Amino acid sequence: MYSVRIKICGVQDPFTAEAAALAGADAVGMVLAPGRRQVSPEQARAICQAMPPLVARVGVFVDAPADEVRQIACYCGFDLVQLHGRESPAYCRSLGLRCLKGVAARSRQALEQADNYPVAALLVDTYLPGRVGGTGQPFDWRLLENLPLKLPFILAGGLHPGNVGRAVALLRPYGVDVSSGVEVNGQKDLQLIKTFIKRAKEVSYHAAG
Ligand SMILES: O=C(O)c1ccccc1N[C@@H]1O[C@H](COP(=O)(O)O)[C@@H](O)[C@H]1O
Repeated sequence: MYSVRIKICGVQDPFTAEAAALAGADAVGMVLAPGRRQVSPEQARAICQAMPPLVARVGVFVDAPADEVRQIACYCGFDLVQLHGRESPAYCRSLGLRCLKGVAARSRQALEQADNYPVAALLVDTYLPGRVGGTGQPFDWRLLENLPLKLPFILAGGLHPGNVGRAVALLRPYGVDVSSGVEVNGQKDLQLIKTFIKRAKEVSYHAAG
């Protein structure tokens, strides 16, 4: 029975995290890497503590030292870490944590190579030179069409309530992940979050047959 999993990322406060979880999100992501959505470990810990059970708490890192990732993940209580930089398979293996690996959708070959990572899932995001993530720009989803990946993949990059249904219907991804597409003026919007979740789940239900 196919049911798409939904991650809301770039959350910066406990209220939004709890509201997203109660709206049906399967995971909530917090960005520990430098950027406009960055939260401190203390803020991420407070967000994790505010979340209801059975919703995955994900810390997003970009090329951070392994010891730092381990220490922050333990302090915050992350269920998963998302590695969105140039982290190697050996780095992921050395962490001893459950990982999602961010992968830039540059080519089918790049995605096939990423399929060998020792991680729980790939998070396939838009490739924009000089940017690491959170771009709000979609990529050509045909890159993923009929691509025989062993790892589950989570579709990211420029998703929003108006296109997530088409993406789920086309690719039937293990999950979808959104940051910019549920924001208004750079702030998370609860109505957009609810609509995003509703649209994704609706199409997923019908795609399940
Ligand atoms: O969201 C960010 O600011 C961010 C910063 C550094 C690494 C990853 C980041 N976000 C990830 O990118 C995807 C796609 O973002 P968007 O929906 O296109 O805005 C997001 O879901 C995060 O996993």
